[in-house]
Amino acid sequence: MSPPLPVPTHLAPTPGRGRLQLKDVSIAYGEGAARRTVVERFDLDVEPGEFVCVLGPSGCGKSTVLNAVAGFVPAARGLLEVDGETIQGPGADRGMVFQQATLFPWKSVLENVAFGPLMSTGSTSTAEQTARTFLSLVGLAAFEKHYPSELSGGMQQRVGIARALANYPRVLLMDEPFGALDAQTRAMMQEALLNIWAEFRTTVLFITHDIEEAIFLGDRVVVMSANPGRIVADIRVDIPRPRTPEVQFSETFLAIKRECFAHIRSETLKAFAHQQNATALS
Ligand SMILES: Nc1ncnc2c1ncn2[C@@H]1O[C@H](COP(=O)(O)OP(=O)(O)OP(=O)(O)O)[C@@H](O)[C@H]1O
Repeated sequence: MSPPLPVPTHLAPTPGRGRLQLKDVSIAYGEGAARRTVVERFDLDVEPGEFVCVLGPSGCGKSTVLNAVAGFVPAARGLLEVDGETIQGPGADRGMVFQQATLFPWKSVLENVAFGPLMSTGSTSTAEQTARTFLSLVGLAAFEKHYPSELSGGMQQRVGIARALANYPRVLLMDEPFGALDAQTRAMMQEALLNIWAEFRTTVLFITHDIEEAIFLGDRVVVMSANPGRIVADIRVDIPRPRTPEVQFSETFLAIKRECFAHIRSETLKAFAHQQNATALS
């Protein structure tokens, strides 16, 4: 993978922007008797440019929180804000990267990345120039004429990241973006993402099941409980950057891993017990 190019200064994000705040947020699904609160009294404050990873047992509400920040799911109560502005629906200030790269299969790599800028500027040449900058950033400049089906899963995810960044989001939302990749590609992608993030210091909220991934990437690791989803631990990752894969053998990394593991195990056991009780009662 070629090293990413620096972001031209005129494209660099505005320092101090991208503060994400969730205050006393509760989210419920269903209506009437079937209504169920999935996330409750959720408070999170993410500094501009901070990289926060969210861990938690399956079904605890990680994607629900991310989808609420994206504006896809309304909160039943509480406040969600980016830079003090209330989130009222989807917006270009928040970019989203999913587990499966949701690229337009009929468009080339360049057209996929240029799509957002074209919508916002109406200028094909400006949009393509922007797209080329971000394709360089993810090391895929040479593949601009390819179609998604001609790329590997990891390359498709890099295009997805370029596409999200090409809208200059204040906050990048990533829902297990590397979950479908093999271990080697995943490790490469984690390093690539840190390189991209070092250049393009946008705020990142990153959902993962993988404790090591969360610690390797994050400034903070937030651990959620299930039933309902709440924050049970907010752990600062005091490992200097730039980080290389070797940091995973450091004392600090292992200590944080132990702490995360204990929280996740305890929350997963509680979630299993809850599911068994629900099954027994039904
Ligand atoms: N659209 C929906 N309608 C009803 N219930 C939903 C909906 N989306 C999610 N849920 C429920 O909300 C709970 C939280 O789901 P969510 O996908 O947010 O959890 P998660 O922590 O991201 O799970 P996983 O780690 O398995 O992806 C689950 O019990 C799920 O079944």
